[in-house]
Amino acid sequence: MIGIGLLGLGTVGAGVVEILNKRQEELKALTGKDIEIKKVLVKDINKKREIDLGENIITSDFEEIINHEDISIIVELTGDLEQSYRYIKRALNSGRDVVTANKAVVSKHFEELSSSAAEKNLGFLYEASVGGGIPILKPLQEALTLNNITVVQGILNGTCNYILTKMFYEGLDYGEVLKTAQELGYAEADPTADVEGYDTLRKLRILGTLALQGEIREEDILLEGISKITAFDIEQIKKMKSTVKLIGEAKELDEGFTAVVQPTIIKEDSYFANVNMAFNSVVFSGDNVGELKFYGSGAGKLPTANAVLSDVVDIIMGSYIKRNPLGERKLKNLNTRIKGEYYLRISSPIEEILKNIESISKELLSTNDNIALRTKEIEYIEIIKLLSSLGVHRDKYFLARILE
Ligand SMILES: NC(=O)C1=CN([C@@H]2O[C@H](COP(=O)(O)OP(=O)(O)OC[C@H]3O[C@@H](n4cnc5c(N)ncnc54)[C@H](OP(=O)(O)O)[C@@H]3O)[C@@H](O)[C@H]2O)C=CC1
Ligand SMILES: N[C@@H](CC=O)C(=O)O
Repeated sequence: MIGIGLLGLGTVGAGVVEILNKRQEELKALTGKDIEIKKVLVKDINKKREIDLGENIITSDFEEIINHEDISIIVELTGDLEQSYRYIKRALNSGRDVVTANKAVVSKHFEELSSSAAEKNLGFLYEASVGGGIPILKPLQEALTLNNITVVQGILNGTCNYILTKMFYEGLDYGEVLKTAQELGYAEADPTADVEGYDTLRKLRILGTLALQGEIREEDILLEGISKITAFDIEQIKKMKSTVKLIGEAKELDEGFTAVVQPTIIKEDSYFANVNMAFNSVVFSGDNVGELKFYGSGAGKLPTANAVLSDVVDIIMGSYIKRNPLGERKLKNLNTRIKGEYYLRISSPIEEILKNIESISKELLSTNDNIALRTKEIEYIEIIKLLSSLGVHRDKYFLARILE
């Protein structure tokens, strides 16, 4: 018997219970063991729940879990950052394998938790933390044995992709679609993490660090979110026969790397343009295998729970990479080199701003209620500096890279 301590019984936790219940026989046939949830940690013990787990399973006291003799795997699905870090550390220190879907905690403590697990010869797996239900981290790590990977990019946030799709194809209002994404269980407890791009940034930090085999920290990644996009922007983007996606990309160049998360305007017939709703996709290139594309549900109860349980099965079967998967390359941050053509909309059309912004403009798209333009090829940092020198507050502009 394998005993599981489940931390969190929200969207994903409930999905884990549901799949475990319905696939018990198949799991036993594969692993030769019964997999049993012994205890479940929640924040509010009095909350009414749809799942009935039987007596004495639910607790709000972590000590009951860590002191439970039959629990050998801790599955962390709380979404909390500080507490979950303490829970995971205690789990590893007490000799338990750990599975988590919590990209915030993996991203913040990646090096420490990875080396701690490897030193103790324990599993620390987090497949669901990137790309929801898509198996991406395991194939990526397997590819690394035979390949140098120099670029990884993707649509990594289901909530943002759902919002952008609904705004683009159905003309729906940003706030209204965000609310639906929350109801569908895609968004984080605080959806700011989704729409301001932090969730994508954390996933890129994990993917990029693994792919390039050198540390890419959260603060190494340039970030623009989607929260400021308006119907006006969508209209301008449609006129370009293009669509817009939030894309994260980490790329190696000249002993260094660039890493950026930004709304990206792409032609309607391009690959990422057809990744819609809460679907995600990750693309990476290896020097032997060439380009590989991964596509699937980026968020939601069952797809995410499926990824979590794949990790659990890998731990039981011992079929995961046992060494610390993080490399030791020291790569230089070359983000100042990020350049391209950008779409820029400023919603305060003052004469002074218009005059100064013209120096970077290739094509003026509107000067009415909004200033909208397509820039010349320019370094991203230069645009940000110009906006700051003109006193244009972050709330007042929307900036997106244009890819032809
Ligand atoms: N939802 C999705 O599609 C995806 C989610 N993830 C990640 O999976 C994790 C779980 O997400 P999700 O299920 O959506 O989150 P929910 O907010 O739906 O559920 C969180 C659960 O954790 C419990 N909890 C929260 N904080 C604590 C704490 N400090 N101590 C004990 N229990 C706590 C809550 O208890 P209570 O029920 O009492 O409130 C709740 O049961 C997150 O890290 C998220 O980023 C990853 C990929 C996709
Ligand atoms: N909030 C996240 C959940 C999965 O990681 C998203 O929308 O992608």
